[in-house]
This record gives sequence, structure tokens and C-alpha cells, in this order.
Amino acid sequence: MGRKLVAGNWKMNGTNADLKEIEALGIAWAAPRVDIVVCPPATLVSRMAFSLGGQPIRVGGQDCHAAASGAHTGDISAEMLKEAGARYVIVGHSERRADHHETDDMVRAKAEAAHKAGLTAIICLGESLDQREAGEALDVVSGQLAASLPEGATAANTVVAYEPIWAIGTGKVPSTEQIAELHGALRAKLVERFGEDAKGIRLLYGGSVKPDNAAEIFAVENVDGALVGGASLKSTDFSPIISALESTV
Ligand SMILES: O=C(CO)COP(=O)(O)O
Repeated sequence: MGRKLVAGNWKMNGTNADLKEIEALGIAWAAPRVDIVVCPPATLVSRMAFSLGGQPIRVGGQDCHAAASGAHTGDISAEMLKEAGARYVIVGHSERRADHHETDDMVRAKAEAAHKAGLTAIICLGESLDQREAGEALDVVSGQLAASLPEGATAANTVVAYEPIWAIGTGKVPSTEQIAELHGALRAKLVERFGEDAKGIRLLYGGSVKPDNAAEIFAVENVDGALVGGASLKSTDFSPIISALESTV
């Protein structure tokens, strides 16, 4: 397994003034034992990468287009993110699947574009509350995994984030048994499709991860880190989550 990973997704939040949060993180985590990534809005990628300089915290985008360039007003390509200083890009977040009608096929094409540009794709999956209550969570998420991951996925270029939609921004978190079941199933499917290398594909949990529940979540088998929304916006919330992951390694 590669290093464990904590990724912060700022979503549509953050202005220049918030770069001070990144400076604080950089001071606190000069030599982390886990990988740390922050994904700000596209407007801040370049400045965040610049202000981090040679520090070990990485910057990521929140989405990319499947094409490298062209007539796609409002979109940005994986190459552009790379040039701006990003090393990672989130693709297929449930908010994009809902707001922008992104399908598994589109998500897979975006992940392929990320790989081609030399970015690590953080591919998001997750069921709705209705699907969970109907007992379909495992089937839905397995289907998303099969259809959203490109053939060339490896432990080096791909991270999978399981984010149950009903846990995002709600303060509700699945039980550790539910997380263990999902992550165990995802790991088995990854190894079945990609072989032994897939044991190293990092599986993140996302959805209401906070300083007070992080340790419990990180103790679950096959949880290799977290994709954190709201609690990644302030270094005073994000740092204890990073500490919780560090104490597992
Ligand atoms: O969607 C998420 C991260 O991508 C999770 O968001 P919250 O941590 O705010 O629930």
C-alpha cells in the first residue's frame, strides 16, 4: 500500500483570504507521514500551489473536462490543472453527477484525461438514501466502480472515494460496519479486475468526516484515508483529522 491520504474538497468555497489556512497547514505539516491534498476552486489552484512552494502538501482540482482543449466554454482540462500546479483531480463527485448530469461514462473519460495529463484521479462513488434504504447500496456502488474506472487505473494514478450521498454535509455517518462492508467489497472488486496492484489503490471514505469521528473511521479495515468537505476549510479542523490518520501509521 502507498501512503495513506487525506484530501480536502473546498467545493465552491474559498477566496484569496483563505490561503492563510493553507499557510497554517504548511507550517503544521512540514513532514507528514501521510499524503495531504487540498482541492480548492479552480480560481485558487495556481496561487495555492505557488504559496505551498516546495512543501509536501499537494493541490488538486475538483473536476476536469475529458478533452485536452477545445470549444467547451466554462470548462478546464486536466492539462490546464497540471500546468497550474495540481497533482490530483477529483472526478465524479456526487454534486457534479447531480448538478451537471455526469454519467459513469463521462466520469471514466475524465479519469482517463487526468491520467493522460499525469494527474492522480480521485474517483467518487456513493449511493443515495433511497438506494441505501432499498438495500441497493452495494450494487449501486459496485456498478459505479465498474463503469467509472478506466482500464489504465493503477495504485499510482487512481484513488477511489466512497461518499454516501446521504452522509455529505449532513452530519450523518454510516456505521463502521457499513463502511467496512462497502470498502471490503470495493477492494475485492478492484483486485478482481486489476490484480494485485489494486491492493495499493487508496480507498477513501467521505461524508461528514470531522475531528471527533475521524479516528473511529480510520480504524476501519480498507479505509486508507478520507475525502473531507466542510472540515477541510479551516486548518484547525483539518489538522486534527490529519493527526488521526497519522496515528494509524
Ligand atoms: O463531499 C464531501 C467531500 O467531497 C464530503 O463533504 P462533508 O465533509 O462536508 O460532508
